[in-house]
Amino acid sequence: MDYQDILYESREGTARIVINRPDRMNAFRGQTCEELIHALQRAGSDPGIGAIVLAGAGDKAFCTGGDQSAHAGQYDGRGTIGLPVEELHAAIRDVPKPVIARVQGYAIGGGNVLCTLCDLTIASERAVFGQVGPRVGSVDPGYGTALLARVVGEKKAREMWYLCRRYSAAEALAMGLVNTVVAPEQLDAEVQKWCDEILEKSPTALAIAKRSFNMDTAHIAGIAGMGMYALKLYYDTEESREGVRAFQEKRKPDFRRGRVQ
Ligand SMILES: CC(C)(COP(=O)(O)OP(=O)(O)OC[C@H]1O[C@@H](n2cnc3c(N)ncnc32)[C@H](O)[C@@H]1OP(=O)(O)O)[C@@H](O)C(=O)NCCC(=O)NCCSC(=O)c1cc(O)c2ccccc2c1O
Repeated sequence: MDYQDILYESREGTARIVINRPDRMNAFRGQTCEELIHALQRAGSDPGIGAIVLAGAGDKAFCTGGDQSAHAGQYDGRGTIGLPVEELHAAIRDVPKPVIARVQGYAIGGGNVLCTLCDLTIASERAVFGQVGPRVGSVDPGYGTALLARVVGEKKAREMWYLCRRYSAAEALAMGLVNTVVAPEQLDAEVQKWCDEILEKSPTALAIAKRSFNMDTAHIAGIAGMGMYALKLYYDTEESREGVRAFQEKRKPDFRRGRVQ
């Protein structure tokens, strides 16, 4: 597959997968999801690869979720809601090798969900995390909510989704959303250090450990599968469309206009 939206590099046992849409703050469209799925599976089946790094190009963002400019009631792509996000999430979970999120700048919306799904997250002091769905007419009814609660606890996960605030790297570390925080100029060296330590370990033991962690939350795939159909119906409503329009028009959404309950 020729990649348009991502970069793929493998060196000394580590695969680096970079979302390469810095002009869109590394937001993903259908094509981006397809390429990420392909790259994750490629790294997963390469016996020379023992660790996978997921990153975003440039210094502004790791990833800001679904590309709102490719979303008018339905994202582009072949998934239930357009984007094949369920398959992308499954690819991160199923690849039998640790996936490390390397986060500089914004990890917002679906970008924060990708971090949540990655086995480990290493952040720059300048990283900013948060969920934005209920502000832009969306929600991740699966790993983005249910797994997040496992990672940061129920109260914090609900706060993140209900209030849509932004959180600093220090706050993310305190709530267990990231593993470590380093100065921006040390980010790559720190990620490399973690990869090197992983590469010294037994690949089979790591694969079994990853499966074992995953099994405990495997039911969330079922929640997501059902939830995507509800989300598809929601995307067709004026309430959801108002969120997308407001983001595109850079104004506050008015979700309550015309509501009867
Ligand atoms: C990221 C921000 C917090 C940055 O805010 P800031 O004020 O610094 O900058 P701007 O807002 O002016 O943005 C600069 C520039 O970037 C464009 N941009 C940013 N994010 C996106 C995006 N996602 N898509 C398209 N474009 C984006 C922005 O329009 C500006 O462009 P200009 O040309 O005007 O300069 C802030 O931008 C922000 O909060 N972004 C929110 C992005 C967003 O709404 N993301 C989608 C959320 S929904 C989602 O991601 C999602 C993910 C999933 O995994 C799902 C899974 C299952 C179901 C549903 C899912 C889902 O909905």
